[in-house]
Amino acid sequence: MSSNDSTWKQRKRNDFGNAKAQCLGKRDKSFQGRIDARAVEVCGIINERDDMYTTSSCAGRCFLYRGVGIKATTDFSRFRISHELIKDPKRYFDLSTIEEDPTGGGDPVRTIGQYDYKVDINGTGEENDKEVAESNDSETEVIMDNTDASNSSSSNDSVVWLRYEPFILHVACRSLSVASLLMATARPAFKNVGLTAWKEGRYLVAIWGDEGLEMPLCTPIGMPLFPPNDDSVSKWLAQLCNERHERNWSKIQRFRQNLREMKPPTDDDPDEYQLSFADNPDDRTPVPRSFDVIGDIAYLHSIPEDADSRLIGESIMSKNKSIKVVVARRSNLEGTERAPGEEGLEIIAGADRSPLITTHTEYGIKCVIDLNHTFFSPRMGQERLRICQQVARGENVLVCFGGVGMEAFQIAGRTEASSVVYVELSHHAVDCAKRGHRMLERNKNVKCIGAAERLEIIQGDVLDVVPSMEQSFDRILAPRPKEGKLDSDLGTGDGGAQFLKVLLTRLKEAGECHWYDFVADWEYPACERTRTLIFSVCDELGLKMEVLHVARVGSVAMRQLRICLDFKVLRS
Ligand SMILES: C[S@@+](CC[C@H](N)C(=O)[O-])C[C@H]1O[C@@H](n2cnc3c(N)ncnc32)[C@H](O)[C@@H]1O
Repeated sequence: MSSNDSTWKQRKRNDFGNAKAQCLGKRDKSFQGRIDARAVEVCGIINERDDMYTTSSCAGRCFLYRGVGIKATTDFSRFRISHELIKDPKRYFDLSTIEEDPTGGGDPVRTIGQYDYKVDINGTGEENDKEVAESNDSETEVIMDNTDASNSSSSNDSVVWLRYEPFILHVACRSLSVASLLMATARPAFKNVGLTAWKEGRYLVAIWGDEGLEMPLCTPIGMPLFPPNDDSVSKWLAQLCNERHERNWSKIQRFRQNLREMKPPTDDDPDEYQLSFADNPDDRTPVPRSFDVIGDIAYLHSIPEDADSRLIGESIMSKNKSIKVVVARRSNLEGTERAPGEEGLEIIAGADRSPLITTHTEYGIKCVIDLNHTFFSPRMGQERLRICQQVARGENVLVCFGGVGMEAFQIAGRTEASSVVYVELSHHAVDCAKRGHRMLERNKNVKCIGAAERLEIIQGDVLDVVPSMEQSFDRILAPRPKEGKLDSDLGTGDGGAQFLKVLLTRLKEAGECHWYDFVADWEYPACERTRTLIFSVCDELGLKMEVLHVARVGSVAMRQLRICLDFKVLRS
């Protein structure tokens, strides 16, 4: 392969990667503001791969509606959207209470656009401003799918319809062969699979279920088509929806299994310690195949002992004009802080900066990093986006082991969470987080207003701080450190069970937890050890747990992975 060919292929890969990051980083404009819980795993498996990304998804839902039934038209009002089984048919199908009971036992109704710059929540034609957002209460205000029922002008205004929409997924693929592979993987579960759009370097695959249902429940003058007080009718209608839910979910499960067996993702963590040589054959300066770029610092995780480190550093700087310092790690990440320590980094080229502090930008959001004393990995950027995609409107989120704060900043700046609480033990990390918090306040790139106001920074030990909190959370992030007596990977601790016990007492009913753990590559994706740990802690606390997804987040050493197990907790 000529060097021109390889440059062209690399450029195509970068274009696709940039389009993927841009797409996954967009604010979620759906009703829930998040990926449906039952689609999380399918989307997670796809988005872990370098050659695909999901552009939209719905796990399947039923709802009642009035109007033309076409989304994105003003003449369409939806009520009682339910992604789960209908448990109280009498309440759900009582058409006389549609206005005063818009959920009818379905999904909670969310306030749309409360923290969004782009949505005109007042109908004034002006974008939101801070005062508007602050005067709105996410618990009380109800905006149905961003449409106003009173604007409806159709002659069929009063007809209430019942609709079941099955699973639907759109996936962008890097090449035609990747698209074909995905379609072949989906077909055993879903018959409706096709290529809907394509251009060089981007092929859009659509996969949709066939469990549809659409029926009127009353006449144009509002007269019910079924006896309104007949329980057997509402039970029968619920059964129609629930059967579709069950069939649809089992197809998703089958698809998920097939996806797991699809060819594994290309390793995004190449062996960066192998050195290659510069493009110019006369220039024999070795340059690492990959290194991290954190702010304006190039960070080499190690360097061969016999290599000329100054030459390597200068070579990196000569090819990357934005890099001002090159550092090489000379020690392992150790201690509670998972940082190299005062002596652990050697500056091998560039300015003799001390302290080694830099500002890093990830999808427009900034954080401050003290490289000697804090843990930060730019490779976790996509994982942070993955978490943001799961945060629904109005959630209260707890970010434990917050480090320099990037997860907390991304959630506050990119989602419509009502509150984000960050907890971190190390004062070095908290100092960085406080500086990042001030930057968030001034940052014009953040997608959602009031990001800094919705974020609270707390310094302290999770084991002390969390039990003393009165608040409960819809979502808890626990990127726990891999070190010390709490870590069973060292054969001495409890794998973080103490942390988990404390955190789960603060999780609301049906709340979700993102639990980070360390596994050998052969343990993934089953991760039985991690599941057993979570299951036993839940059992001890009298909780039921449901695994939503196991994500491979990165590698910490040869054949050792960092994973995130997303699970849901049920109290009853
Ligand atoms: C692996 S780092 C993760 C940092 C950050 N979440 C990230 O991914 O960039 C773990 C962090 O947990 C903090 N930590 C360790 N033990 C803690 C505890 N008991 N309470 C609060 N924070 C703790 C460490 O200081 C460190 O910043």
